[in-house]
Amino acid sequence: MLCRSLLFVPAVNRRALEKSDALPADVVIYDLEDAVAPRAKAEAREMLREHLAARRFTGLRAVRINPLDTSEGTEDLLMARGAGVDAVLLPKVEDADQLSEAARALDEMDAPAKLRLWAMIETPLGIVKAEKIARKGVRGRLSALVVGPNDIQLTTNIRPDAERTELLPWLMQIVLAAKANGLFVLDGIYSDFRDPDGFARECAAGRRMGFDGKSLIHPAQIAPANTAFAPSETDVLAAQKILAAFEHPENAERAVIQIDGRMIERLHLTEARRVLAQRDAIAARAAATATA
Ligand SMILES: CC(C)(COP(=O)(O)OP(=O)(O)OC[C@H]1O[C@@H](n2cnc3c(N)ncnc32)[C@H](O)[C@@H]1OP(=O)(O)O)[C@@H](O)C(=O)NCCC(=O)NCCSC(=O)C[C@H](O)C(=O)O
Ligand SMILES: [Mg+2]
Repeated sequence: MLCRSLLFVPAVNRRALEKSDALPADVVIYDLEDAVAPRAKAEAREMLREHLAARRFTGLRAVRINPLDTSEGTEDLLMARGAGVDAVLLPKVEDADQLSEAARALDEMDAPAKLRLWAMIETPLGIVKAEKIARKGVRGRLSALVVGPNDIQLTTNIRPDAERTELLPWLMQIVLAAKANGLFVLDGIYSDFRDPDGFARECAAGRRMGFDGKSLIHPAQIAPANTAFAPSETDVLAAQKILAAFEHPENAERAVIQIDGRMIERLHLTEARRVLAQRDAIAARAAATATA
């Protein structure tokens, strides 16, 4: 799954909905939760239903629904299932039972198996239980964890510095919970959308921490996130070298070789194949955006 950039689009904002169709984000998350005022929930859902029916966006489509223990949440889930989106993002997940309940509801709606659940981890309890949520959720439809820094800040009163120093242990706990269970893990938003340097620094840090991509709030954040979470030219060249080296007959039986003075094991071959597959997926995404 290509998920370098996940753009939140308020479902109640017609202009943003229309604009999002041609944007080069890998994923659009249509938001029915925090970006929509309580009195506008039904209107937003109807606007989104209509918008999704046209199927113009060529990347992955996700809908962030309201919590399932509200009547809005159930209506949102029904709409998302009917619209044939790729994923439903559940907000403020604090317990694996919330995922079982959502998966059961989707099964009862005869939703296809490819409709995945993504879970936002954005409260103290969600962070503490992230591994359990991931482990149990993966038995159902769960395929990604998404960090929610604004709610983390609200619910913990943490005041992280620009490098997110104080948040790092919690972020790494979420990354580890996802990795231990084969899930994608997606970094949170950067609210200061007119600060490209700070955003680029946070993307680079997210990449180093093992995140697969970053949640975004503004179109200007898409290109830098796509670059930060893609393999660099150097990564691609190194991957090609590793592939070529292990294909050489003299290395056919070798578990360990050296390239340019560096020890390379067969596990690096797996990583090299992953890099080249990601490069190909990125090229396909760019072609789809260009012809949209
Ligand atoms: C933050 C914004 C309100 C800023 O909007 P605006 O003032 O309109 O910005 P610009 O004038 O710079 O916009 C330029 C054009 O781009 C379009 N635009 C802006 N944002 C988006 C978007 N997200 N998707 C699609 N298009 C967008 C504008 O319409 C302008 O278009 P044009 O008229 O053609 O020039 C706004 O960016 C925004 O609403 N962002 C999303 C906010 C959101 O969804 N928030 C909820 C999700 S994040 C969250 O919940 C956090 C998490 O849960 C946590 O706990 O951390
Ligand atoms: Mg939130």
